[in-house]
Amino acid sequence: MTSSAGPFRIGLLGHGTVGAALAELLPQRAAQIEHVTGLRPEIVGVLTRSRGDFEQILAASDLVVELIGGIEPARDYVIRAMRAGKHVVTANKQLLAQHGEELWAIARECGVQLRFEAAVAGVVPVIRVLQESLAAAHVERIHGIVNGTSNFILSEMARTGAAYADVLKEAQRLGYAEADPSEDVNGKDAAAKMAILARLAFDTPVHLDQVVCEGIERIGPDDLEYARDLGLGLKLIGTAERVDGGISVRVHPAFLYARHPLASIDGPFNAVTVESEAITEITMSGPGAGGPQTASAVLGDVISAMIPPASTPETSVRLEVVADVVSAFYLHMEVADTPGVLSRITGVLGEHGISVKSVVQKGLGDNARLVMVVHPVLESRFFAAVERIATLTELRTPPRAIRVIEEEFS
Ligand SMILES: NC(=O)C1=CN([C@@H]2O[C@H](COP(=O)(O)OP(=O)(O)OC[C@H]3O[C@@H](n4cnc5c(N)ncnc54)[C@H](OP(=O)(O)O)[C@@H]3O)[C@@H](O)[C@H]2O)C=CC1
Ligand SMILES: N[C@@H](CC=O)C(=O)O
Repeated sequence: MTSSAGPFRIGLLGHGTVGAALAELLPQRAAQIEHVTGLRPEIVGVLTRSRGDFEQILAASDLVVELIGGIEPARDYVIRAMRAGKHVVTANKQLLAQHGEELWAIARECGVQLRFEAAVAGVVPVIRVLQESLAAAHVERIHGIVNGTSNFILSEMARTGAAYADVLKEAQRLGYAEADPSEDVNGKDAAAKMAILARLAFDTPVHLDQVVCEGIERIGPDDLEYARDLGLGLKLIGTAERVDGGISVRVHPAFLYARHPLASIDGPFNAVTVESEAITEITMSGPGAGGPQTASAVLGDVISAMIPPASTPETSVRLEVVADVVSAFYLHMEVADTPGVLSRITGVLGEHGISVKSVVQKGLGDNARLVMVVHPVLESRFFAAVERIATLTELRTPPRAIRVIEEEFS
């Protein structure tokens, strides 16, 4: 859609870490959103403890975004907004884990949308994936790192040896922690998120009180040292799974083997692994906390609420689709075990401006192979070199090339 049908009015409840970030982000994206939806979103009123009037904001809004947190008055405002026929977007996991059934029933009754992508795992789109993409997957188990603050604390303590209290303060400064940070470290925030995930995955009501929960407060430097010595990661893990015809939902610290998909998730990042027989396993990860990141997920929900029921892709810019990119490669060659083979091959690579990062000879005689990794190079240039290498008489079979992704993560 490209023609404008007027403003889409948003009432913003809460102007803290996430609310203020949303108020900053929305004007930056308004033109693009208008292009897609035909409506220009604008914030028509902001409510905090010291400013704004809820009734006035409600009357002026098409949609209400709740970013106050906690149960009351957030619950009351969300209910009043839905009863007034307004869509609601919220990032409030405690509200949903404790009053979700009541709120979803009211949303259904009033024919409005209640969206909550940012309530679980920040910007990781796990809610949408469970509700839409995996709706038919019959999920068996979900494992997740769903609290950014505790993950930040554990990984910073392990990385720098910093004291627990200092890292927690830093997490608060960076806007990761809840207004009451004890919820981050005692597991209650993660428990609320796992209750929501379990509710969606298993299609059954799950209340926060039903989640078995242990936090990270008792983890000490010794535990982290032990994990490091054994090459294990120590994480606060949430699990929701089918067990004996029922379900179990729990949050507790756990050691993970280095190859576990959640072991490498560090800092304020979250990750969720969903397992089912149909899909085997998928893992989604990304920033789980922080104002701008969470605001981005909230805005995604706002846009979804503006486009009922689904959008089709529309062109807003025309970018060139590039075929030739720079990549690093692994190159496997079965070669004759004779003097000068290596220099002939590196000679061809050199002529094409390709630099070798590592080279290993494997096997001898009829089994001799050269395995190389080359530094990133324009793919067309690399393939031209490979074509040339394939013609060398020393090659017993055509060379095999595989791209190497060697991005470094901090
Ligand atoms: N921070 C994060 O990284 C993430 C947060 N969330 C969730 O988003 C929500 C907001 O979090 P966050 O922005 O960090 O919270 P903050 O504590 O930073 O901000 C809360 C805002 O709500 C306002 N507020 C509090 N009580 C009332 C009240 N009684 N009436 C009106 N306004 C009130 C505050 O007003 P005042 O300015 O006057 O204090 C403040 O503007 C929470 O549900 C949180 O769990 C979800 C994902 C990530
Ligand atoms: N305090 C929460 C914020 C996002 O939900 C966290 O650290 O994960």
